[in-house]
Amino acid sequence: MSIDIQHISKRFGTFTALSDVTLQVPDGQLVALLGPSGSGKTTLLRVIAGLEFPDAGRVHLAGQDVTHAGPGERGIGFVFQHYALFKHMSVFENVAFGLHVKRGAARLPKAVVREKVMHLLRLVQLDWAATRYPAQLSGGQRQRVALARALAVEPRVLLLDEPFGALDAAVRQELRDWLRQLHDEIHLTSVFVTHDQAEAMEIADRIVVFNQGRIEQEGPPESVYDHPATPFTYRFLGKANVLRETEREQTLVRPHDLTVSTQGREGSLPAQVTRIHIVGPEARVEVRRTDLPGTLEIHAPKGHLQGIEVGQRVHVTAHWEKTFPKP
Ligand SMILES: Nc1ncnc2c1ncn2[C@@H]1O[C@H](COP(=O)(O)OP(=O)(O)OP(=O)(O)O)[C@@H](O)[C@H]1O
Repeated sequence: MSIDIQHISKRFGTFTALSDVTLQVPDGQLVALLGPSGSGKTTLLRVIAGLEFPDAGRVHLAGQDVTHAGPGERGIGFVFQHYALFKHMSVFENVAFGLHVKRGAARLPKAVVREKVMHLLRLVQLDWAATRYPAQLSGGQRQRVALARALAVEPRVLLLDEPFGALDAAVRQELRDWLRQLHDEIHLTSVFVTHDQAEAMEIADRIVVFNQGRIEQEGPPESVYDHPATPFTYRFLGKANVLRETEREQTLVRPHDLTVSTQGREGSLPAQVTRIHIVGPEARVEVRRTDLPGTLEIHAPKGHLQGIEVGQRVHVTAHWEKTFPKP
């Protein structure tokens, strides 16, 4: 089901949470809303869900105007970061609850409910845990139950607000791969909110970068990453060093687009190594420039650093940089 958001504005008192936001999500896409805290991502999700009504603008789902429709009329499933499962209900009952709410318990025969719930639990790979209670599950497993419950109503749109935010890195990775697969398997249109640019770039078809209630930039992950339109997007999608700055322009470079060497080359900058930090296979080198004030951070495979030590005078070369006009 496509989502069409046209010129949405939303204020809370005097504060503008969304300002003239227009966004189209074609049927079947998985879109990530990315941006700093308070930039309006959750508010937009709530407007799509019908939990919040916009002050201006319209929301269409599958071509139908639902701007004033309540959440129950929209065929949407939600998963939130701290999605509370019912503690006193088993995993099976939690998922079945979604079915009862949507259809009215009386209308679905028990055997049908059972079949549907077990199908959903198999989908989230938790059929073995049907009789367990939430307290007996890990955080990642609980989020999967929450997802099964959201899917029970057979939503055509799935909205996820930092669904894996509270989980540790390994579990997050596993769940994000799995979410991408699930999204494709059951042909959903999904919008998810995240702070994590790696997560957004890894699984989304399209990234929408928010800044102060407005869309700063949107596009496929590679295009937004390779062609950031503004320094804000550039900085939000990864670490940035300031290479040069004039009154009119600022030139930024990413740590992995810099190399460090004991030999000077044409265009290289003189610097002194202040810190070397090894993170798994990668070396993170911090240098203080000796031509101008400022520091640079360089990321390189650890093996490329032979002979480079803290205190050493080195030369830094930028291989790819991006210059932005100053506002
Ligand atoms: N019901 C409300 N009443 C007043 N202000 C609100 C309300 N809901 C949201 N806001 C404000 O609107 C702004 C945008 O909030 P929103 O939750 O959409 O941001 P976000 O980008 O999702 O942030 P986060 O990543 O921290 O969740 C925030 O400054 C928030 O304080």
